[in-house]
Amino acid sequence: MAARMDLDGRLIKPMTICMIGAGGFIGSHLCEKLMAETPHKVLALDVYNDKIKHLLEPDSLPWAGRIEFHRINIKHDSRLEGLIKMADLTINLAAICTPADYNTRPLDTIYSNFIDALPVVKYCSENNKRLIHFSTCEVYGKTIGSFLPKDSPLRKDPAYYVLKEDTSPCIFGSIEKQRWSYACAKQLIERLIYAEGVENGLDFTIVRPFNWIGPRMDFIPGIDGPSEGVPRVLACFSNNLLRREPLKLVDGGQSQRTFVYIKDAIEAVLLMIENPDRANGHIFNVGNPNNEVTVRQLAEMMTQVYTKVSGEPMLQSPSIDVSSKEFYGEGYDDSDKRIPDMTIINKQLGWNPKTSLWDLLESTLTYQHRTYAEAIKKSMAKPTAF
Ligand SMILES: NC(=O)c1ccc[n+]([C@@H]2O[C@H](COP(=O)([O-])OP(=O)(O)OC[C@H]3O[C@@H](n4cnc5c(N)ncnc54)[C@H](O)[C@@H]3O)[C@@H](O)[C@H]2O)c1
Ligand SMILES: O=C(O)[C@H]1O[C@H](OP(=O)(O)OP(=O)(O)OC[C@H]2O[C@@H](n3ccc(=O)[nH]c3=O)[C@H](O)[C@@H]2O)[C@H](O)[C@@H](O)[C@@H]1O
Repeated sequence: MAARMDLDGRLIKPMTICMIGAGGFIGSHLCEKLMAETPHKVLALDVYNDKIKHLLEPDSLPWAGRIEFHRINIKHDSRLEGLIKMADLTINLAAICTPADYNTRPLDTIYSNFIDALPVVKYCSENNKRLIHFSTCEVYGKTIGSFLPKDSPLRKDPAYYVLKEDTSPCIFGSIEKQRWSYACAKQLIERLIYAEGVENGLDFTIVRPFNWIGPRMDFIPGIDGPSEGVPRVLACFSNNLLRREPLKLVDGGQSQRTFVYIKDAIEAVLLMIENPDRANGHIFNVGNPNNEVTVRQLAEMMTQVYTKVSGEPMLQSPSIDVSSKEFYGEGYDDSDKRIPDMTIINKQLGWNPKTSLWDLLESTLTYQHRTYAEAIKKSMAKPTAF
């Protein structure tokens, strides 16, 4: 492997990374990248490893010995501190992060995103270890513009909706709107990490992902996850398309999102890992401001792309409206619009996303079709028990 240089032309020394939540969607892509392109070693911690199995076996893989899986639940495992001490850098990805859980399992959500992250921060701070912590764009909540009258021309002014790490406020709904339990827990852990940096010198970087999507995201209900489970929108819509049922648009599908391809976003994380002097002490938005759509437009685009990659005809009624109460239950609320400001990540790391929404959906839905179409056909052919 050729020697790797950082952005300032210095040689990058191989490091050991303790990655918590390595078996999830983002973790699996990050492990893949680190194994294929860098000399770094990964201590991969998670309760599951299905999404990184292909990296762990067989022993003849070129990176064998550089990735080690530890089946650990960080809620209660005394091995955590030892593993953090063995590493140069800790990356914490572990979290409950599916909106269907925020209002239905708010205690688990708050414990997972705040309480369970506390020892990780503490061990990093006490042992002088660097921490990259995964937060979320949900900490911004709703835009300032969403509170303006519907016909206000200011709604078109970026000052009222672009989300900026160092100036935008965090705007959540009332306490009964338990949707915000996740965002609020993430905000508090961000504040704690920031304070550890200021008061105790913790070297930290906080990442705020804006809807990263791609292969291996979440699960397909009834195939590799619970039949009644509700994953994030990419997997919900993929499931509908695979089963040839209409895509469900929550409250009319008017909310707006910007989607970034997981492989683009992972490049940004690698830059943070390998350029500590440029990343420490910073909070980074990581998203693609050019890929904005309403959820309704996303549904239309996914339907078109899926028709192309699967060769199956389009449904007559590709989508239906459903109320958020029916879909998510009591206490749901939503972010109206999410455009990341890219100034800080551009200046510090020179990073920009590359992949258009159409292209990223094409590769992702090709993967979904290849991975799940047969299994879905088989499961749908089975007679249902009465
Ligand atoms: N995917 C996105 O676009 C996105 C957006 C915003 C924020 N994030 C944040 O990024 C992180 C990773 O997200 P993801 O999309 O990969 O989610 P994911 O659910 O696929 O991955 C999280 C992983 O953490 C593990 N985990 C959870 N609790 C654990 C515990 N107590 N002990 C050990 N392992 C545990 C899970 O088993 C899972 O494999 C999360 O913190 C999430 O809040 C992701
Ligand atoms: O990915 C992110 O950046 C963050 O935002 C996500 O939140 P959200 O974007 O609201 O979650 P999705 O499940 O991806 O839903 C997006 C939108 O689609 C809608 N939706 C979802 C599913 C569905 O079947 N139909 C539908 O209309 C939702 O109501 C929402 O408006 C999750 O909170 C986190 O994974 C993460 O922190």
